[in-house]
Amino acid sequence: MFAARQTLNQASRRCFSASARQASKVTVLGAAGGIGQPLSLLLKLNPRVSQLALYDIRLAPGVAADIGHINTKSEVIGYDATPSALAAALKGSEIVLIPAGVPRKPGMTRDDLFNTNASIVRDLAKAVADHAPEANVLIISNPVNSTVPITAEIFKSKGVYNPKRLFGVTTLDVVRASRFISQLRKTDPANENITVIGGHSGATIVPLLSQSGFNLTGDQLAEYVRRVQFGGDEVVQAKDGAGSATLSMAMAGARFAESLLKAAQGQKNVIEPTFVDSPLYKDQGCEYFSSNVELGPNGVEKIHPVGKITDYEQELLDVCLADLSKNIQKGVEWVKANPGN
Ligand SMILES: NC(=O)c1ccc[n+]([C@@H]2O[C@H](COP(=O)([O-])OP(=O)(O)OC[C@H]3O[C@@H](n4cnc5c(N)ncnc54)[C@H](O)[C@@H]3O)[C@@H](O)[C@H]2O)c1
Ligand SMILES: O=C(O)C[C@H](O)C(=O)O
Repeated sequence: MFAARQTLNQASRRCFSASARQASKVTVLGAAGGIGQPLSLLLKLNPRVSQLALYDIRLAPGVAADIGHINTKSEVIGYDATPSALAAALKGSEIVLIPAGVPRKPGMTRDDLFNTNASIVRDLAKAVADHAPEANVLIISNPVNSTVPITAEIFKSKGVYNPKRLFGVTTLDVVRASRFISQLRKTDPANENITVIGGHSGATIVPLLSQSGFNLTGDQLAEYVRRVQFGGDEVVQAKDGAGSATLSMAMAGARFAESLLKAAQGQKNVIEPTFVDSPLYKDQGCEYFSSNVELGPNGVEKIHPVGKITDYEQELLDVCLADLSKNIQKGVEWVKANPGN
């Protein structure tokens, strides 16, 4: 009782529904940011979410007050930027989404964000390990190719690493891949499901158009692949210094969270692409790799193999693996050298 009251006092509580249903608590770390706000909004609209915990180093109580007025049943709580409030935001959470960190400006690569975002993700990963060690953890903060290994190393160091529950969110790449092919072929993107494998930056993003029955060739194929690989740059340039993709990313993050909740609640055949601890290319230095993954109540249920690909796609994959292994190694080595407090 005392603990519960203390928790309420520590958090700036915005609670607008008394009826917490059967638990599906979802926590967003970085909830007041460009992604965090629309992501939180979409989660508030999701009837599978019973409690939404919003944490940021600024403004989370305000965002929670605003979103909490939406007339869906879930309870929304905004937390101040204190360690005890962070702990309360995480406690009992089934899904933790992490979009905390800085976005790119024109001329930057995702790897240029490493120096700032690595320590943000490391410190949040420690809090997750301490207070929500059994949650599904969804890493959105870039560079995903390195922030996922950083998170895994922190979990390993704290003895709570569960490779089935750590996910790099690469959903936006398949969202773009289906949208871009539909624009070329004048089809409904809802019916286009393009497999994308690898990682989440530039040449590590490998769309496998051949597996979807499309037969683009020459410049049209090269341009399509380039657009999927550098779709993020399109948004960064258009925003002209004001950040990177936020709204499409919020949709992609909410879709992934929804898939996890569906799988946790017993739905079968829930498949999403995601960057996970994967056996597929470990022998080539890539401990983590994104491919289609079947989700279940325990997180990763089955990692699908890459399947048949063309020679052209194999060349893309070779370039991907060379870059990706370096990005992964960079994260692992950094966290060993910078374990934090
Ligand atoms: N995985 C993807 O597909 C994908 C897509 C788009 C963007 N991103 C990445 O997501 C990240 C966030 O992008 P954004 O546009 O929302 O940025 P933003 O600057 O608008 O928001 C980031 C938020 O994180 C908060 N924050 C910073 N440090 C924190 C900490 N220690 N704890 C809690 N919150 C903290 C900030 O206060 C801010 O509200 C970037 O790294 C970006 O590159 C990834
Ligand atoms: O491009 C970025 O930096 C953000 C994100 O990774 C994206 O793909 O839009």
